[in-house]
Amino acid sequence: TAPQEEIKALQEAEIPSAQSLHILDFSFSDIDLSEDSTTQATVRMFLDLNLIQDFNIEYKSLCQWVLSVKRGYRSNVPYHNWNHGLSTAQCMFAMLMATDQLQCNFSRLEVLALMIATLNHDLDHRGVSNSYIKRTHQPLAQLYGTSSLEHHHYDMCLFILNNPGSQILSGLSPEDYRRVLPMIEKAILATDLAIYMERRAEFFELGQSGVSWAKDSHRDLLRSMLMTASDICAITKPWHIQKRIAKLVATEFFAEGDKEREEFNIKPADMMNRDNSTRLPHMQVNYIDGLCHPLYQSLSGMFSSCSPLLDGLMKNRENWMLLAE
Ligand SMILES: COc1ncc(-n2nc(C)c3cc(C(=O)NS(C)(=O)=O)ccc32)cc1Cl
Ligand SMILES: [Zn+2]
Repeated sequence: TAPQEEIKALQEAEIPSAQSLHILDFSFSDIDLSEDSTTQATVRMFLDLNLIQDFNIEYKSLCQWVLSVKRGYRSNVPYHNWNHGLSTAQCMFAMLMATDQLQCNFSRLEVLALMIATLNHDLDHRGVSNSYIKRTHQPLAQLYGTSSLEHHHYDMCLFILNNPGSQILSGLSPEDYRRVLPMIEKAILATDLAIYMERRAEFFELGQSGVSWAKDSHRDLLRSMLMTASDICAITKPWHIQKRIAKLVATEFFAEGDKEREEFNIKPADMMNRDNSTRLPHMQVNYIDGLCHPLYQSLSGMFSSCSPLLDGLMKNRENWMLLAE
């Protein structure tokens, strides 16, 4: 947990407005924010979504919880660190605030679950993927099997929520408390891209055939897809932000590939093979076309306020194509 003076400092800080922190913008990047501003931005999101009032969250507990989540990420990991957790939560915040179309489909409890899940979804990430964990028979693989990493992220999320002093759910009714944890778990597990690939066809079909967000199963699917859209939103950012992050992602992936080759004499996957680094533009275009575009196109079709994400994605595709020549 965070030291008392750090908690006190955040608790007594005057939290800047959403406008001044630019957290309503899809182009948001926390790279120029100080560490204190990142925790203040997180508090601002909970304030502006009215979650503190709606769920009787004790302000001191919220501050301690935010600081504990930040400490739960590993700072020696190039991409899957606190900045990624915050950016993922900020993208969800921006989508929820961009239009009533989205928030009015969700209960307050679902909004709370999405904000907790996005912020916590990669807690204690070691910078390596599920496949590496499985192939190298790490304890996490024995423990959880599929989506092993995501189960671990959820466990860490639960651990912090149960920690005295950061129990932000202590003000929920027993009924709400029982319902919100499975929603948080499913949302975090949904960030396993393998799960996303399995479920996305059903979601795209919904978008075509007309959907009723009144159905729990439809909303569950929408929450999962919004988790992925937030998780990979870096691919939609303004070119220079996106390019810098692509290098961080590649740094992490190539390091994993190096480990697979050195320790296990395994030929790494293309994106993890440092020998392919000159093919980064091609690999980005493949990723955009294969994984990202269908999702942002479907989301923008359902919620026009999400179209800046699709626009940003297509501009980056164009720029990568120019470099791929
Ligand atoms: C700038 O933001 C990002 N940049 C890159 C990725 N990213 N994540 C994954 C997984 C991934 C896989 C490939 C790949 O495997 N490409 S391939 C060999 O051609 O299929 C390529 C880029 C990837 C994600 C983000 Cl959010
Ligand atoms: Zn993530």
